[in-house]
Amino acid sequence: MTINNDGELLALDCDSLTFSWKEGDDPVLKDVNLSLGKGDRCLLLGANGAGKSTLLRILAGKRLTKTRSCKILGQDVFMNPPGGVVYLGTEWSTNPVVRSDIVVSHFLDSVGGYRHKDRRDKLLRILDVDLDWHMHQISDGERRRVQLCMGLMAEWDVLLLDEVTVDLDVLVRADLIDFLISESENRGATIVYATHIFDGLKKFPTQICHMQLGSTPRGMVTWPPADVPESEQDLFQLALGWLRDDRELRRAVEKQKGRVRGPKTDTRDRVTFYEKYDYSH
Ligand SMILES: Nc1ncnc2c1ncn2[C@@H]1O[C@H](COP(=O)(O)OP(=O)(O)OP(=O)(O)O)[C@@H](O)[C@H]1O
Repeated sequence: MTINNDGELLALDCDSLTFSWKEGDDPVLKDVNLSLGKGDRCLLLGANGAGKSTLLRILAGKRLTKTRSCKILGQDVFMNPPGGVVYLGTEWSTNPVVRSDIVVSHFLDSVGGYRHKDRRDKLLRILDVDLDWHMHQISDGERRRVQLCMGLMAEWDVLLLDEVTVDLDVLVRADLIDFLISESENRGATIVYATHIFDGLKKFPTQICHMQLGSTPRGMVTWPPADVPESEQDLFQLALGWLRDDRELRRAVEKQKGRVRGPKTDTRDRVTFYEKYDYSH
């Protein structure tokens, strides 16, 4: 059983998770630790390729890992997945079904909207969704709002969000963030949210988890920080600082493996690879 110091069941407990895409490959996740109580809201912060989506998909039970080290509400996320877990990722909007000629009201009913009428109606207002829209005739941001309405209308215990607010306009995004905060404060729901956009998020996190090259060196960082005055609490600057360090570290690691990003250069005479081997004819 995964419990916290007060003897309460953890909402999410990921203990030394290690994962490689292929047997024998370097792990993309290494000793990842993430532990959240009920009502926590975690911002998952890291550079492109740091492993955020991979971690969220594992937590959602979508990918099998060798070690059984991820539990949600005390249950193994893959072998014995708990109910009440919602994962919303960007891949949904590329599914041909959600781009077909289907009316939003029928679509939401087909995924059980009629069973959650009050919450569905509240979300329709927050996300500013028109039930008469046709899914093949709406914008990417409008389709995203339908996805969020669909995913959030049943009461969930743990929500895993992978950058699904990037195409929302700022007003809808702000209203959605307020809704998520109220869900965690009023119902004790737990949220993990991976994003690169920190505008309007200052009041969202209660914890920050920094993913650095597939690991979590800082563990869970409490937010807001008790030792920093409110006027200086700046998520964007915090992320910039961490990501600059991450880039240096990544460059050093890749250099050791003989890999360098950017244009290929011949280090002896500094002539670029493409200049030296002219492939234009
Ligand atoms: N299907 C795959 N096969 C092999 N490697 C993959 C696959 N998908 C992702 N990777 C690698 O796994 C690592 C982590 O990718 P992941 O998508 O989890 O990063 P991320 O932190 O979500 O990045 P971003 O911020 O760009 O969304 C990257 O190095 C990526 O190249």
